[in-house]
Amino acid sequence: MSTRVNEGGEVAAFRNVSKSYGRVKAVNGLDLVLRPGETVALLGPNGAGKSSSLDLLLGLRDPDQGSVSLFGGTPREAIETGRVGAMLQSGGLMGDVKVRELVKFACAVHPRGHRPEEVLRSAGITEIADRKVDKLSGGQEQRVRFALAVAGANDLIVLDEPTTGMDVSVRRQFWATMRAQADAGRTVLFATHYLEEADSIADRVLVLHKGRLIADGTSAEIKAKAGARRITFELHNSDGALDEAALRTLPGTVSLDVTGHAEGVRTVRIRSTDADAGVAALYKAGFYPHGLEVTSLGLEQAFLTITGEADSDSDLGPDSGSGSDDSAVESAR
Ligand SMILES: Nc1ncnc2c1ncn2[C@@H]1O[C@H](COP(=O)(O)OP(=O)(O)OP(=O)(O)O)[C@@H](O)[C@H]1O
Repeated sequence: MSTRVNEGGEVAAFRNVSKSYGRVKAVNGLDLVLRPGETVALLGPNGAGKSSSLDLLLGLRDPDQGSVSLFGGTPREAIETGRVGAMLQSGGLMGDVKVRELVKFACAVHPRGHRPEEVLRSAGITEIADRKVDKLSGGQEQRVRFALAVAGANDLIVLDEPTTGMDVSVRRQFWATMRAQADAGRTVLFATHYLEEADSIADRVLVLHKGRLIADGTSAEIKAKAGARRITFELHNSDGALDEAALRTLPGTVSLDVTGHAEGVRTVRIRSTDADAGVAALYKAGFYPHGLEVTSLGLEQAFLTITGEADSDSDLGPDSGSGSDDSAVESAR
């Protein structure tokens, strides 16, 4: 069977997709295209719409507005032809069967099924193959779910919080297997709350917030967007008024935090999207920083920053937030 991706090179496309449950808008105007071979992490706070988006992608729910396509056709067609494997949070596994029987069945019904022994091995569950499914630990059950998702030669693998309940070594093994799937040209889309997984595994990170896509880029791009460098230094002998406005207008400044005043020493922390230009301008503006350090912030901090900003934007109403960056400026008084 052909594994051709449709002509536009699109694995999946959301076009202006919205989905509500009663008054809750779970997905709000989502536009998104996934391309072949990408490993994509879907991040977002609880209730951001991650699972709902995956359900729409897999055709488990229909959008109220817009359209979802997989490989240029409907989700149902893609699933029937075995192009998609999924590991979801919901849905129990059959309990009274052995792991091996379940995996054999999944391989047999998949239009491009792999050999069961191979699937057991790649999911790291050969040792528990003769156990009954209802006797497994949470982490072992997750690995069985994963095995079912990769029982055949899929072109897209969709995983909803796949490593929940896995211990550190199993998690590492899981991602190594996933990496091999991506290296074989498969597109992998996974929702996670573990930001370090997104940072180290994904080559593209999507951030959902209240059903909207608020960031889409590499982990490095998202960190840069959020101001992922911290410039820290002390200003000595600054008993008088400090020109905070001058610090705030340094190029790249996203937020400013000034603490301490004892014996004329203040500690200044600046979050910046361009630390090089910020530091150069600091000297040019006549400041004499002591103990200057530039450090990188992680994806977690970037995530908290952009979702926090999106929160304050929506609190202020739809027309607010673009001109003033006061909401992002933390200044200790
Ligand atoms: N079947 C449903 N009926 C009613 N509301 C729902 C239903 N499913 C989801 N929601 C609501 O839609 C919103 C989005 O939920 P969703 O599960 O997609 O978020 P999520 O990002 O996956 O969250 P989490 O990280 O907590 O798993 C939430 O407000 C949730 O309460």
